[in-house]
Amino acid sequence: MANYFNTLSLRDKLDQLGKCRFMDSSEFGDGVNALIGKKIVIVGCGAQGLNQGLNMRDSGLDVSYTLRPTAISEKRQSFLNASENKFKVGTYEEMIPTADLLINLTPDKQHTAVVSAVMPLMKKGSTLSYSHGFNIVEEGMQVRKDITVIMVAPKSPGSEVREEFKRGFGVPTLIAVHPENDPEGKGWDYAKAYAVGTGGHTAGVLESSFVAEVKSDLMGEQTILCGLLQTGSILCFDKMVAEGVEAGYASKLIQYGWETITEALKYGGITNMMDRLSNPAKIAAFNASEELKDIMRPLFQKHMDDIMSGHFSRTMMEDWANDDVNLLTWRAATGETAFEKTPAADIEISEQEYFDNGVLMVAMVKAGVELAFEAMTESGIIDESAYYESLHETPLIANTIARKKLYEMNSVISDTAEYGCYLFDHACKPLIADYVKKTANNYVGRPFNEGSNGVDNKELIEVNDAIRNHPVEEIGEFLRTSMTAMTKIV
Ligand SMILES: NC(=O)C1=CN([C@@H]2O[C@H](COP(=O)(O)OP(=O)(O)OC[C@H]3O[C@@H](n4cnc5c(N)ncnc54)[C@H](OP(=O)(O)O)[C@@H]3O)[C@@H](O)[C@H]2O)C=CC1
Ligand SMILES: CC(=O)[C@](C)(O)C(=O)O
Ligand SMILES: [Mg+2]
Ligand SMILES: [Mg+2]
Repeated sequence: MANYFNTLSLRDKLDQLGKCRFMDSSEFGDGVNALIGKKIVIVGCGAQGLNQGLNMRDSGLDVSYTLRPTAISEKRQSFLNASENKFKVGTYEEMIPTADLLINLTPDKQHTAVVSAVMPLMKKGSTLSYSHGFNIVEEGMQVRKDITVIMVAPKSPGSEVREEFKRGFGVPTLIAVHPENDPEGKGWDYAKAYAVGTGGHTAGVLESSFVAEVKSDLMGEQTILCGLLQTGSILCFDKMVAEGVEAGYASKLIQYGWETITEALKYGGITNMMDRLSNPAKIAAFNASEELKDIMRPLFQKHMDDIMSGHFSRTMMEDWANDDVNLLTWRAATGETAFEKTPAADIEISEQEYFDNGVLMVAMVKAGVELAFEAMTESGIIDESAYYESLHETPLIANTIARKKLYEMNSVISDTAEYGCYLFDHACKPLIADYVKKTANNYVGRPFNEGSNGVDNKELIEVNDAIRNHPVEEIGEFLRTSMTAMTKIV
């Protein structure tokens, strides 16, 4: 097998990268009907598998699970996830021959082995689905030609796929049909019904491609969504403690600060997040984000380039072949950081205090969202896709940090995302460490301005203009108008 993307002509690469159509809510009028009466079997019951299955069952679909024999015999967590939620669970031989839609929600590193094992058991004319394009695009998996291959990819950690659904909302979702595998022309109907089943249609669905999804997903998760939140957590915590802030306070400010700050982002974009600051703090955060963008821009572009060329995938697959030694080493090292090891103090921090005492964190979020959006759109990814992957998903990742810090984030995201997050963190920490250290001690952990709120009018007008006119704000305003079911969580 070879990297599918690299076999394409430049014309086809750009065509596939550019496949991105925001779907109107009227296109989902048929609801889940295309899958009613169909047997849906999910392989794997982990972060995505369990939560997508719960949503789909709640939406009236017939969902069951198939797990590898050891998961069942050893009653591993995946077996407990499925059985404790009263799903039918069985072996491949028991469940797959009658499945109409087989959803592969196993780790990316296992996809070639899993798809090779399940394909012979799949009945003629059945459908195989993924929630990430890696196996098809980066590994070039070939699927039997009578099998329809689709993708329904939530732009969200598995836990929030469920939490947003329970709130009556959903998460933005990319759907695709593999052009090499749609023999009966039913791929899009199945993908749309599946997206409704998970609740994705309430947040926004893009008619996308396997290529557009995988290249944007890898970029978002490595940089703004997971990498920069990890780097920012560690550096801001160390800065505060070094400057005399009580460690428990510092821990709490970060653990819950990202969630609070980015909730403003989710509702009203970078503009609303910045408007939550006093004018002096807004100008300081703007200037800091511009400086951070200048320092980090080459790193964001390198990640985008390495993802586009396949260099990232080759590097990660070398670690797969080496028993994940890097992933496991970096995971252990993250657990040993002072931030991870310092419990959050049992104190009250008001919602506004997270902004007033978190100017540097706000600056990092602004810099990361804008840089990721810019790097993606400069490389052929369409604005809507880049928005979901950079801005809208950041608060969903921040929700995981609020639960159990970086441990929770790195547990809930995919191993692919976790690996990319560490790669970015290792490069970004030394890049911005000095900058963070040199910022004044009121940029994080202390109120930014105790004094007057006076600012220069001309400067404030220029700053507001720059914030509001970034392209991520323009597309965001349009996409958020369709998110009428979005609910407040902070
Ligand atoms: N995590 C996320 O938030 C997101 C993930 N995705 C994509 O969803 C897919 C699933 O990821 P995720 O939910 O994180 O995965 P998890 O690691 O959370 O779960 C993997 C599941 O697969 C099972 N499994 C592992 N190895 C094998 C194997 N060789 N054969 C059969 N089953 C196996 C595991 O059970 P056991 O080990 O007990 O057998 C577990 O149930 C990936 O393609 C990922 O890129 C997409 C969007 C977001
Ligand atoms: C949660 C999500 O969308 C990620 C980060 O892409 C993943 O876990 O792979
Ligand atoms: Mg993702
Ligand atoms: Mg991912």
